[in-house]
Amino acid sequence: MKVGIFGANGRMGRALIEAAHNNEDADIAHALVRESSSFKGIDAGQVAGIGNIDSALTTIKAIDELADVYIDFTLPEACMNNLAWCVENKKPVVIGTTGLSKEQLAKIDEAACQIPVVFAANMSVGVNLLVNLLKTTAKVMGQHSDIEIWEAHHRFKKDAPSGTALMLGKAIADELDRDLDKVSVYGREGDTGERDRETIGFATIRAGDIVGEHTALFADIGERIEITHKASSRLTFAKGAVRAAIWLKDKSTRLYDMQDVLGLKD
Ligand SMILES: NC(=O)C1=CN([C@@H]2O[C@H](COP(=O)(O)OP(=O)(O)OC[C@H]3O[C@@H](n4cnc5c(N)ncnc54)[C@H](OP(=O)(O)O)[C@@H]3O)[C@@H](O)[C@H]2O)C=CC1
Ligand SMILES: O=C(O)C1=N[C@H](C(=O)O)C[C@H](O)C1
Repeated sequence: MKVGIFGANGRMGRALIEAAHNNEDADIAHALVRESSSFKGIDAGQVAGIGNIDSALTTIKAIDELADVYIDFTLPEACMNNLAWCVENKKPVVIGTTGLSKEQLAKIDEAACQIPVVFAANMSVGVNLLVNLLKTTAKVMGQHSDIEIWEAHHRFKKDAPSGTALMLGKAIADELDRDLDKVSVYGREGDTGERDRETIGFATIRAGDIVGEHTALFADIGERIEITHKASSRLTFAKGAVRAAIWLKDKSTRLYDMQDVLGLKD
């Protein structure tokens, strides 16, 4: 499977180069940077810190033969442009970009009527297993507990709460027949009053080089459960994304998520 990587000079872009290069079922067709990028022409392996791999960072305008599947871990504006390009060229795409608005999420839904798309705020096996554990916990304890989700990421992260935290919150809210838009509380300050049992609270930490940590708390009177996932390397997300790209190559047009890729759906 020939893969094209958007945003190849980014933190995730570099991890994707390494993950794709080390996966025997994937070949890097092109690692893409923006037209004005000073990284243009540099070997992708050098940028990823894995030594020369004979594939210079290039731009969308400079490529002739297209890849089988594309992967996008960029920022919302670039992600939308890349998605439109994939639709125009009828190419499947794996999207890991977070911080998308409701309108941008709707564009992904629209695109998935024309090309196969995997979209997931977290491509790690552990977090996708966590979703299932949280659904079970919500079923058993959710109606009686106070539910809070907190997440910690590196100082460079631009969106909050993380896409993963929102995804976990949505999974819990769906299980409890609650509308996340109505029950979410993003941070508290001042005279907040007593906690409303129906709410799902979110708290965000941004510090140093934390790769990504998420905890969901279900607290009743007398006991509580805390379930935590900690990522210690971006390679875990990148390997998941490459796995998703290989899986997506021959799939039919539709929107998939990482639970589909990993076969974790009931
Ligand atoms: N789903 C998952 O499992 C994971 C998702 N993420 C998400 O992936 C995204 C990227 O994260 P990260 O790699 O840390 O971010 P970086 O800031 O390191 O990388 C962003 C990349 O996007 C490119 N880019 C940004 N804006 C534009 C634009 N307007 N046009 C063209 N290229 C652009 C940047 O290029 P340039 O340098 O030229 O600006 C860079 O290559 C985030 O949304 C993050 O939350 C991260 C980890 C895991
Ligand atoms: O920006 C990051 O780094 C990460 N972003 C994703 C998110 O917003 O959930 C996934 C991961 O935790 C790392």
